[in-house]
Amino acid sequence: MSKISPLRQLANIISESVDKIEAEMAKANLEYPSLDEPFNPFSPGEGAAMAPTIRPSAALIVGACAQLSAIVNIPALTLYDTIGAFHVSSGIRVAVEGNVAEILRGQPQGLHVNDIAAKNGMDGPTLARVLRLLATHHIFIEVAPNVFKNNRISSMMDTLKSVEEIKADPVNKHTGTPGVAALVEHTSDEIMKASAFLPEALEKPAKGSLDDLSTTPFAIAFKTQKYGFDWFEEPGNEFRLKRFAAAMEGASRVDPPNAILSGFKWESLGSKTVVVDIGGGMGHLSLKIAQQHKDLRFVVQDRAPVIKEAEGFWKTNLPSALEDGTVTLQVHDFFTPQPKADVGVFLCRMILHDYGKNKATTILKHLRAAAGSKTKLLIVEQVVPYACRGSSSKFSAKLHIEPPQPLLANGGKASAIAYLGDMQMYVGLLGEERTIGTFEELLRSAGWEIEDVFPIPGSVHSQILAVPV
Ligand SMILES: C[S@@+](CC[C@H](N)C(=O)[O-])C[C@H]1O[C@@H](n2cnc3c(N)ncnc32)[C@H](O)[C@@H]1O
Repeated sequence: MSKISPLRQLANIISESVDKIEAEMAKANLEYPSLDEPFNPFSPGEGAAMAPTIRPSAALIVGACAQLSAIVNIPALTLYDTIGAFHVSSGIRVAVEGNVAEILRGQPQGLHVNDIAAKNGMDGPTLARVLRLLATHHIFIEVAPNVFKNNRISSMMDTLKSVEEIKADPVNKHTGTPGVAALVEHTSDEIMKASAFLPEALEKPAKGSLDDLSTTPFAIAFKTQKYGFDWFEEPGNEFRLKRFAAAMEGASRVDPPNAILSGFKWESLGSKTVVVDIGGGMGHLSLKIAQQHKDLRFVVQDRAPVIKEAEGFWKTNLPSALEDGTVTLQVHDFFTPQPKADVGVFLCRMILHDYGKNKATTILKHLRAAAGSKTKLLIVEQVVPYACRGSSSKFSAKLHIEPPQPLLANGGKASAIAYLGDMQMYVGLLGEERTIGTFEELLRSAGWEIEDVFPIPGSVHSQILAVPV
């Protein structure tokens, strides 16, 4: 029997996955959403496209198509196409800052670029070239020469405000919006500029500390020693501060609403067990758990300004919790020793990825010092898969289902967002989205060991349950 070529294997993966998707959509009497129409979050087709019965097949198609292209394309073209992708990123920033998605909203026939330019003040002929570059990447459609319309992807950049509203209050362009446009703008502005200095940062690593923020690509690009809110709070950065806040809020909504209730069995904890929510923000996770598991007790720790806001949050959402001691709001810096003893669970969601190894170890050591022999540590973070098969971690198989050969072990392009996110954390903060191997090492160095892991369906985050050693 002749061997099946990788080309044919990948083509078969695509073909079989399309069959599965079409069968699922047919069962629901729906069609897969069209790329040519604006995104409508309320359409039954979009709902069905997000179903767990569809997403794995869709991921196989994304990975297989990219791998097939990499095989058949001329290698130099693939290389140039990839290196030139920064023009696409800049083009996206042009479109989002020029409010093009908003201008094209409700224009199913499209608009001539001169009409778009008349509304956003940009140079029409150059804007046409930028939009054509994006249309070639399936972002906007050129329906006739120099006439463009929104499609399923470009419409995601719509803030849902009118252009007049945005122009009347440009500093608040992203305030109260879904946050996608804010995240796209922030990434194509601060993060893209910072990323241009990734090689310089790697070539000149900090002498004393791995966590010296003055050596980040961001610090080099913006000639600053500050990052995060310190930099965003500088005079002149008012718009960027608000945009960053809107982007972070949008990004924090990526998890399914009850994700924290899946995985770890909160019901396994005894009555009145104390859960300490490290850097818990307002305490939205603790609130979710408290509403479901009424006999647990919570301490939400964060910085002073956040804890002040948190009081209002709890008064609105579960006022009795403050009165009956279900929740305590506590100002605490997680780089200092833990004040709380007798803790059942330290909950640590989206904290460690903000920091490199040294700072993350410091946080974990403070938790370890306060832990009793029965204390558990529940980390909720993205766990990025290796791009190869054969991980030595016993938890890999539970976390990541390997796709069929000849796809990469991580699904290739279908999981690229995890590695882009990792770089995003690095260029600004020297932070890291970690592999299971890096988590094992980090935890061990701070006196913890992983007991179990829980991938959460529909979430980019997984839960890592660790115990003291
Ligand atoms: C990415 S948010 C995560 C919030 C929450 N855990 C969640 O999953 O939604 C990081 C949180 O850490 C808090 N934070 C930052 N530095 C801190 C510090 N040194 N001590 C305590 N909290 C801190 C921030 O105020 C913010 O609420």
